[in-house]
Amino acid sequence: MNNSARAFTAPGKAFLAGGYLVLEPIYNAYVTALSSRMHAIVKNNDSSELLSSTVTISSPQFQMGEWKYEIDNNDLVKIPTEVNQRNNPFLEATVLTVMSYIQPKEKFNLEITIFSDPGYHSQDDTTTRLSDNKTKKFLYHSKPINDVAKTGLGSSAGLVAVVTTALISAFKDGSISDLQNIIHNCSQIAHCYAQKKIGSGFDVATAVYGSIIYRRFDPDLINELFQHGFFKSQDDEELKQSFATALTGLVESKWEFNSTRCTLPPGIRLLMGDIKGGSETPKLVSKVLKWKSENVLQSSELYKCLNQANLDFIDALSELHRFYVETPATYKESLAYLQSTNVAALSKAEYTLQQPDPKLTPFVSLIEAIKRIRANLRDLTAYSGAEIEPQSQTVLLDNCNEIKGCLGGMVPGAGGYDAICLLVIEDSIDEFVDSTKEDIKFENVAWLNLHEEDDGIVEEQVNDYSGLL
Ligand SMILES: Nc1ncnc2c1ncn2[C@@H]1O[C@H](COP(=O)(O)OP(=O)(O)OP(=O)(O)O)[C@@H](O)[C@H]1O
Ligand SMILES: C[C@@](O)(CCOP(=O)(O)O)CC(=O)O
Repeated sequence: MNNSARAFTAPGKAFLAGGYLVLEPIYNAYVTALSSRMHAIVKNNDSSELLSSTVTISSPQFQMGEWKYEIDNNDLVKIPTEVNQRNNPFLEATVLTVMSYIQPKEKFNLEITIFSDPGYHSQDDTTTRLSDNKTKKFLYHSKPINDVAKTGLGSSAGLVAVVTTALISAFKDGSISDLQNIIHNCSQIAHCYAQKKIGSGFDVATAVYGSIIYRRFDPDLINELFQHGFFKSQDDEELKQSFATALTGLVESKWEFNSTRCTLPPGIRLLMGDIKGGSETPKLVSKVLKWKSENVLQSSELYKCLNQANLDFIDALSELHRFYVETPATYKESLAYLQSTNVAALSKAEYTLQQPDPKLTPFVSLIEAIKRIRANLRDLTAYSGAEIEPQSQTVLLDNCNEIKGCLGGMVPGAGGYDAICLLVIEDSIDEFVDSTKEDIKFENVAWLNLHEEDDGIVEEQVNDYSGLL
């Protein structure tokens, strides 16, 4: 076992394009990794006094945030016992999956401390603590984790990914990049098990790999593992063995999926707004899937148009990268022009009438792609009855377009009343936020203090957490 303490972080996500379509393994989605990250510090303590192996996970920002799992080294595919009967399905599934995979033979005593950056949860009723060297700042809540409102950045995916990394690093040598695929596969399995369903996995993949163009893995990979009686086979040695073999095979195999790294073009910033109110993703998804199965022709036509708009969005972003690399000075001139206009508010006809400079064309392609994504999501809303871009969000996004420097925005992920994501010229961000502050049109939005940080899991300096552990 590895004895020195280590620290890791995994990012939250903003799902900009590809919601719903990404549930099928034929569509690409675009997901941005965020500066809000989930942290885990792992220590391997002396185990000589313990009767059985233990993983103690504490989350000191939340009341009752400690889970202590006892593990039977002779029966590792068994659900671990939480000694105080506290339930955290995501931690339990992670400990179970990693232990079943690693199968450690010797007794151990691991201690993991989790911290989450301020962006993940509501900041009401919190106190702030800084690490000794002031590099880490966390908010401490007065309630247990389940009673604190989330902002929708994928806290469970970040948690599973970073705790998987902490556990695997305690038993296996190698850098993050050596272990990344194993970490990804274990995290997807654990997250599906905890959620009791197999989603597209975009949030887990982003937590592991960072900002990505994502096409999902075949859900049958995990379905087949679950059919092995997933972890239920305590009394049957043969079943346990076949499960362990299937799990190892799956964790160590190369899954077919797309996780091509990407990043927003220079000078363009992501701005995310948390909206008062909220929506339940599973309800929205089931409405869309029901409508889709009952309206095969209409839905395939709409999916085709929405997919084309998503692909145009992805292409426009890579075209902007090319533009910057080939002619950085002209690119910066265009950014400066866009900073002083509200091109996103103009229709294509109005825009063409104004005959602007052709050097703006790649930016206009991006603006137009965002508009078409939104138009298709509004059609999906109308046809399926799932409130994906509801009227109040349409009004809000249109109002954002009226402000100089905004290139457009969308409802992220499953949409609904949870959040909005905007792409804004970087140098306009402060002015943009200021101009919304006293304006009643934006009274329901709280701008989140975050930006894109395109890295997935990274190793951090343990010293940066001293004073907090
Ligand atoms: N800091 C944390 N400490 C301990 N457990 C956590 C922490 N953050 C998240 N969790 C676990 O994850 C659960 C929340 O997961 P859930 O999937 O409901 O939200 P989410 O991943 O933030 O959702 P969304 O995809 O909408 O952002 C919590 O109930 C808790 O079990
Ligand atoms: C609707 C869906 O495509 C995206 C959900 O995104 P979010 O949880 O709203 O960020 C579901 C999924 O991909 O698992």
